[in-house]
Amino acid sequence: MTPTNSIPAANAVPADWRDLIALTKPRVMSLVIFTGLCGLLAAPESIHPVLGFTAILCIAMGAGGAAALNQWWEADIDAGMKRTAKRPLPQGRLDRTTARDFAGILCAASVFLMGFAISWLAAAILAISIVYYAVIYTIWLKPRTPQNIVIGGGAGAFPPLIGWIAATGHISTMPVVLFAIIFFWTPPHFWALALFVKTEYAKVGIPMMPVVAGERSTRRQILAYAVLLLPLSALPWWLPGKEHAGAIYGVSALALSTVFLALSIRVGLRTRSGDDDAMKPEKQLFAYSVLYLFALFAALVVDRYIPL
Ligand code: HEM
Ligand SMILES: CC(C)=CCC/C(C)=C/CC/C(C)=C/COP(=O)(O)OP(=O)(O)O
Repeated sequence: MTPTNSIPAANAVPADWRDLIALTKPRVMSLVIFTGLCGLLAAPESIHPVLGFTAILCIAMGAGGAAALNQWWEADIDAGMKRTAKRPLPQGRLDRTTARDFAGILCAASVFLMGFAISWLAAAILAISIVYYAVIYTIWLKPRTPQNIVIGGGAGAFPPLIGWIAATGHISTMPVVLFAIIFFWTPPHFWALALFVKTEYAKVGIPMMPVVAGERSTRRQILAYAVLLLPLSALPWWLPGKEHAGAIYGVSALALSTVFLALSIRVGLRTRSGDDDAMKPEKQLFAYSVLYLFALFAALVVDRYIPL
């Protein structure tokens, strides 16, 4: 799939800053940035506030730039789905070259600023996440396999690792566990949504799990990931040494993950599909998945500053 001309020409409309912001998927990226910030704040070593702010700015620029590259590449696919058709490129409100250049500048600036101001290890992992999302997921996996978001989910799991490395300068067990939590959270997060927009993905030929394997199999897989997520989310509570998270985190993780599992059981064992009203449990699981990750990472930071 390559960018095509099946969308209106932008007629050299001057770039509106609101459209450039929309290109970075700000709502989705708010959680990406938040998990990066929590990785930075939960680390056992502190970073100067100016450097901390710079590191988070770099994650925001890199994630936003990667999202803009995703929209530049997929403008024709986005034009074919109700959920995405109003984005600036499918609507022709922004020209392709401006979008591509804006995305390229954001990505390159984020990596170089991270490298020069913070650490080249953090910069390298930021560069890997950008390539992972914009190239490996968007161009390679998404149009080819229903495992696209299982493998591609790795891209969204890097920000806490980057935040942690920015603060400590090295990789250790806790940030790898945080990576794993987001990695196993992604399939239920996305497939809950994919279940209620299945026909849209089918229409544009994207092989999302419910389209290829069917609803029943997708529901069972959501359940399997939610079961794994429960002990995994509590793992930081059992980590030894200075990376150990306390009871505030542990109890929050168990409570949040139990609700996640309960909602997943409801979705996992359902047989109904069809009209919009029938998909309420799937919509609830999707909405809760977002709240879940915000709350889990917030608990990690609260726990770090109020250890019990
Ligand atoms: C490959 C992995 C992922 C896929 C395919 C995916 C897919 C999606 C899709 C399609 C939406 C609907 C957004 C829209 O309509 O614009 C969404 C919403 C959202 N995603 Fe994900 N997501 C993934 C990973 C993540 C990660 C890692 C995070 C954050 C850590 C995240 C945070 C969010 C948030 C906060 C929303 C709600 C946005 C809103 O309220 O409009 N997602 N996701
Ligand atoms: C630091 C860094 C680069 C982080 C990247 C974070 C990341 C991978 C987020 C993925 C979230 C996301 C917008 C998925 C949307 O899938 P989609 O693009 O298939 O959704 P769409 O159909 O809405 O375009």
